[in-house]
Amino acid sequence: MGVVVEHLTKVYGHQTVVNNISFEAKPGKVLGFLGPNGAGKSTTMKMLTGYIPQTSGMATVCGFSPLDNPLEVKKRVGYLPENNPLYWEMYVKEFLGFVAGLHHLKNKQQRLKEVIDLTGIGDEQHKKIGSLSKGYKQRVGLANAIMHDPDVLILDEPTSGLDPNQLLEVRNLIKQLGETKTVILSTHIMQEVEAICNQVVIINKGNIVANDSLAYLLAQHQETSLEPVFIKLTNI
Ligand SMILES: Nc1ncnc2c1ncn2[C@@H]1O[C@H](COP(=O)(O)OP(=O)(O)OP(=O)(O)O)[C@@H](O)[C@H]1O
Repeated sequence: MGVVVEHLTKVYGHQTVVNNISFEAKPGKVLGFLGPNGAGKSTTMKMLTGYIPQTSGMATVCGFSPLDNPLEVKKRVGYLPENNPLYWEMYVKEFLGFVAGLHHLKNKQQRLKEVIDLTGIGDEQHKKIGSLSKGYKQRVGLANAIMHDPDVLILDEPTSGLDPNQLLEVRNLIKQLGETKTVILSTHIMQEVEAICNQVVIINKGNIVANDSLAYLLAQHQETSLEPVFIKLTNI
């Protein structure tokens, strides 16, 4: 069922940071959610995951409203927030075991192993989270997000701080997850969008300025890469 956003708006004081946006993210696709700094990406993601309420408009995640049914939404969504807040004093495996416990997983040990393998953190699992490199902290954040095998993944800059090798691995993982799940991914890396996203939504100053397939967007603007399209649409 994916994610449906209709006329979603967030106002802080006198500033409309998300202005009447509508789009749909479908299962089996990765939607790149792009925009300059301060465009409203993280705010939108926080509304979709039920972390903050919208001012008006609505969103549904697998048919449930984050505002009215936050628990149903949290069961179905894996969220990697911006800045990836983690418990730095906990050990990786201990933390992920705690996460598996929160989700009341039946096959906890098996799933723990699967997720550790999938995110490539086997060698780091006995370290304290605070002692990990930035890239490995991102992987732990991703492991946290996918633990309960959610239908929808909302990933706020999941590859920030990764070296080129890790970048490739994490991108491949997201691409693989996107084959069956609904993925909404924010990033400032245009090559990443070209590598893994089918659909592109660009937001600028709270307004949607593009919502198309990557191929259509490039053809429409007669470009072969996304960067000039992004600049054209957001440097206003
Ligand atoms: N709690 C808040 N109170 C007031 N203003 C806020 C709050 N949270 C966000 N904003 C404002 O909303 C706007 C959008 O912020 P948001 O974090 O959603 O942008 P973003 O597109 O994720 O940016 P970036 O790419 O820099 O992460 C900014 O102007 C920000 O200052």
